Amino acid sequence: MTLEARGIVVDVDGSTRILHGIDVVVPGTGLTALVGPNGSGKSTLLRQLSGVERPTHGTVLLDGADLHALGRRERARRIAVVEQEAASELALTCLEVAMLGRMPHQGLLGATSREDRVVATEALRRAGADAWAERSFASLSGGERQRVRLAAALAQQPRILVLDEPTNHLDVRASLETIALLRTLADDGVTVVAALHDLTLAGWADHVALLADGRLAASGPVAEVLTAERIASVYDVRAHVGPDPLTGRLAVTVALP
Ligand SMILES: Nc1ncnc2c1ncn2[C@@H]1O[C@H](COP(=O)(O)OP(=O)(O)OP(=O)(O)O)[C@@H](O)[C@H]1O
Repeated sequence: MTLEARGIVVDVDGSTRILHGIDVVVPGTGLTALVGPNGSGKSTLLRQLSGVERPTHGTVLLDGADLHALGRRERARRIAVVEQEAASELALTCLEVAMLGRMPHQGLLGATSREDRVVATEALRRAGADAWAERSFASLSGGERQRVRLAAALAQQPRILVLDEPTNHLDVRASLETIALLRTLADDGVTVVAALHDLTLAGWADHVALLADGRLAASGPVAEVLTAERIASVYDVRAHVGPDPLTGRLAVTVALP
C-alpha cells in the first residue's frame, strides 16, 4: 500500500511550526528510510504518516484515500507502528507484549485465540526475541525491549510497518539483523518506512527521504539521495560515500569539517 503525505504542516503550541509543508510518497513496494539530523522532524512526520496524529494542515493518503477516513481499528489492521518507549508495556511478559499486536484482529471482547498465540510466538521468533517470551518486559535491556516491540508490530501482520529508530539500543550485529529483517519484510510485500540515524544502514533501503529543519531536502532512490555533497551540506560534516570493502554495499563515513 502506498502512503502519501501532501502539504503536511505541523504546528505545536499554536505558533511553533515543526513541519513546513511536506510532500512525500512512501512507495508501496520496498523499504523507505527517513533520515535527517536531530530535530529535523522525522518522528513528527512518522506520526502523521501512521495516523497516530493529525497534521495541522495537509492530508495523508493511503492508496489514494484519506487515512483519517478509516477508523482507528481499521487503521491498526493495516498499519503497525514501532515507536520509542511506552510505559503500558512494563507490567507484561514479552509474549503478552507481542499479543498486544493481535488486538486489531480480535473480536470486540478481546478474546485471544489459539491462532493469536501462534502468530505472536512466531513474531517473537522472527524478531529474535523468543528466548524471553515468559520474561517480564520490564526486566529486559534496552536492545532486548526493542526486539520485543518489533515482534508486537509483526504480530499485527500489517500491510505497512512504520518504525522510529528501530536500531536504537541495538549492537552492530543486532542492528544488521533488524535491517535485514525489514528488507525481507519489504521483499515479501510489506511497505516499510523507518527513521534511521545510521546512513550506512539507510543504504539498505530502496528509497530515502531526507529531512532538514522540518522540510524535505530530497527524496528518491537511495543512491540519488545519499550523495556525499548532500550529506555534507545537511549534516555540516565532511562525507564520503562509496562501496563498503567488506560487503560491497553503499557505506557512508563522515568527519567533522
Ligand atoms: N511540543 C513541542 N513543542 C516545541 N517543539 C517541539 C515539540 N515537539 C517537537 N518539537 C520540536 O520539533 C522538532 C522535530 O522533532 P522530532 O522529534 O520530530 O525530530 P527528529 O528528527 O525525530 O529528532 P531526533 O533525531 O532527535 O529523534 C524538534 O526541534 C523538537 O524540539
